[in-house]
Amino acid sequence: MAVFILFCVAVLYILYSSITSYLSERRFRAFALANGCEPPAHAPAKWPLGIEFVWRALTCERRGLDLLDDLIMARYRAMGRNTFTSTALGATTLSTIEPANLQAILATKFKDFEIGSRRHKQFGILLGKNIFTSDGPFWEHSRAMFRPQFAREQINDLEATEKAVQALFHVVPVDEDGWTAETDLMPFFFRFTLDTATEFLFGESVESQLAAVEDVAASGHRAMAAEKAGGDVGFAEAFDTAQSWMALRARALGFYWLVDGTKLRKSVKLIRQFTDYYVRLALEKKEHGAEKEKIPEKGEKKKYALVEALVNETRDSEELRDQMLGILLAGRDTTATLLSWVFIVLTKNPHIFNKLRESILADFGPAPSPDKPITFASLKSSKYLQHVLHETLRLHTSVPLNSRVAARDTVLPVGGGADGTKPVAMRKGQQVNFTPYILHRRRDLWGEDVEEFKPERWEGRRIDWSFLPFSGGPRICLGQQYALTEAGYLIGRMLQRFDRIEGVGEHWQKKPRKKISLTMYPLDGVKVRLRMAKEA
Ligand code: HEM
Repeated sequence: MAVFILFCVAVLYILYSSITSYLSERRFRAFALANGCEPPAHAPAKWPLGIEFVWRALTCERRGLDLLDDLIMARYRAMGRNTFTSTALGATTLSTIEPANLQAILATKFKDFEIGSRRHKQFGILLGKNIFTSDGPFWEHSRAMFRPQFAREQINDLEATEKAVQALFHVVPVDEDGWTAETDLMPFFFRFTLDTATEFLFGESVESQLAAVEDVAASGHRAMAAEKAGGDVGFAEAFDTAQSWMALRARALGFYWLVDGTKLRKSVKLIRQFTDYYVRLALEKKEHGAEKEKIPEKGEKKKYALVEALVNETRDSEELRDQMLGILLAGRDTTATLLSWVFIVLTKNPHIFNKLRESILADFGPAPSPDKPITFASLKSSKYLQHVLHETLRLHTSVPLNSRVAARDTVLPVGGGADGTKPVAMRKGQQVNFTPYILHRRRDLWGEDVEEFKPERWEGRRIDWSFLPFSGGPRICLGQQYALTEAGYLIGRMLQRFDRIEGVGEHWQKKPRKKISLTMYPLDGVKVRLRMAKEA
């Protein structure tokens, strides 16, 4: 009897599923027809459920292949389309590098798309709930809370940036012959951005640059925060470890929960303890008003700390911590990656290095001076520097891959039908992948010289939806101006100080290999020697 009941339940379930699926399909077809949509081309698959592409993506590094050039770009080329569907682990996913579609996804049909719950689940173990991992009202609240903190006055305060520049110069010394030793600049850039970001967030840098080489003991609040976090360089190391785990969880797609372990949990605990310390301090200051606040000495400026500004908006200590970590994750590696690629292209192209140096000396002089200060505004109007930054972000896009999920049945303007010009219907829950790295290499949008690093192409070019290094629409990168200012400042100061750069090692003769983690960075680092300028 029990078997019979079970059999009936199973039959009823199958019947119910088939009918609802049939009705849903019929409703979706009617929706597509009413909107003039036609299906896009579908990528052929050799293995069932589209396992083949996922497997190739997971193993490409091991096979010495480049995920972007050898897999994703190759697939776009093989399809001969800028929009197509494919099957990934049984789900039909849309891929597009069509500016009109990207504008719809990110801006004009913003409400029809979301980040989706998966990002929250993949990163939540470290980041909890914050601007970067949320959608809907919580994201709106976060964005409104942060917007004023990225205003020009905050970004223009470059005192801490100069301090971090000095620390970098200190740890990359020049020998008697006027040259630095052979140095991989990349780790120095990662520490530079960690130091400036923590100063912006906590009002105090973790000083990872000095701590890494000199075993510098922390003082003041940083010492207390570090003690809570189990050591002085603990935070930087734990943050690096946790971030590598986040990248693995992102790659594991829906199987992110398999990527877990004590090392990750230990790092997360330490990072949270460290951040909690500053959150508590800011909350105490707020509670006790001026009593707890250090009165600035005469002539001393009051230090800005994002966490102190945020306590005016929320007193929820968990939210404050998660939001701060979200900003740190979004802003640190992206900017360090940009700096690394800029120095790769400058090393590979001495004529661009010389031209950029000349323009920097003309705009800012050979050393910092009150006559020609390096500020947010002067960096913005340093034209060739801006062109170099844009061209680097075009060819070496820090965030090369992105995606969204349809929040309801919706329509994208192009990509359907035999010639790819008809609108495309998307189902609620369907994922759309877009790859700014490949968009930035579309010959029809950028010209025959698309693969060449040519800052001059930016002369008079308007920024539109064919250039998306910072994404676009209401969720455009909140730290865009902050990042360009920090990166521009360091590049300006480096080129004031050094008048020649030389690559070290064999790999400079070949195309730079890349590592795709949460960001895309040069796999072989930036191994160079730099010559100190006579006038510096
Ligand atoms: C070269 C440096 C940077 C690049 C290329 C970059 C790129 C991006 C991109 C592509 C997104 C969109 C992500 C998505 O659509 O899911 C984003 C979002 C974001 N970025 Fe940046 N970013 C950079 C630096 C920074 C910095 C320095 C900060 C903060 C200090 C920052 C804070 C954020 C935040 C908070 C978001 C989430 C915005 C939201 O969802 O409303 N970014 N960034």
